[in-house]
Amino acid sequence: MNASEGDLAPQVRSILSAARARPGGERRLTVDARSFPAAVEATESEGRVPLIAEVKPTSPTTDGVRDDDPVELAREMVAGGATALSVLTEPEHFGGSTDSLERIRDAVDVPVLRKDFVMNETQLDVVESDLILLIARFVGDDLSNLVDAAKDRGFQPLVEVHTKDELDAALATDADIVGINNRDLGKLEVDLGTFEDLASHVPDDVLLVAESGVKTADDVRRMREAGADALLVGTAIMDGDVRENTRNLSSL
Ligand SMILES: O=P(O)(O)OC[C@@H](O)[C@@H](O)c1c[nH]c2ccccc12
Repeated sequence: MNASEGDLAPQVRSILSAARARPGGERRLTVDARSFPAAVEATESEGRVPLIAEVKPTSPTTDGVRDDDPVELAREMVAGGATALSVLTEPEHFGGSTDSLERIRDAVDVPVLRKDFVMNETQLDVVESDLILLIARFVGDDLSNLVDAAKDRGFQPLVEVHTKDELDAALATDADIVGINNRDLGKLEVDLGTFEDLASHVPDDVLLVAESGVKTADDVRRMREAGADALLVGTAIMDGDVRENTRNLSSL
């Protein structure tokens, strides 16, 4: 454990130690990515809200497990108007798998984000995806190198931040897409004010994603007013009819 990990919730510490132990890929991947900025623009031009809908079978902050076929859930999200999909590949705490991601990416034509706790360069080479999450807090000093390594392979890195310092670190890299996570990964608490506080520091040429805690149409409006180009929504879509939920949150 490094010094800052003492502030993390026990579940998150367990996620990180599992992530560090997970092997990387055996050969360097090259990805022909579906453009996320183009997909966002297309949704905007239809007058809808760009949503990244998350296939999240379970999580440390969710009750129960959703064991429907992930490919079916993904298809329903796209039918409901999702601009992109986020697929958890973390196996031990989120019920995800790289196999689900591959099957989902084959089944849909929207960009797919690989949601995992990538800690080093070879872990980029585990499975192809269009976008890949890099969490500033966990990657630390390697952030800029990992952003470059991801872009060199053809991925579109989405750098996730939660504080002003992390945002500054993200903006100092070549990342074009930044996500502000409303959930504090230390305490696992959600506050939509996080996005509102940080969004104004993000230059216009960066594509800005509001992540976590968005449940209602009002929450969507709040994040859009604060400057969100797109929203990443998991729980509120996974809870109930995913097509209906995606449609409701994206058609404001
Ligand atoms: O279920 P929510 O509150 O809509 O959140 C989705 C997504 O933002 C959340 O799953 C998430 C954001 N960053 C993460 C990092 C790892 C795992 C999960 C996440």
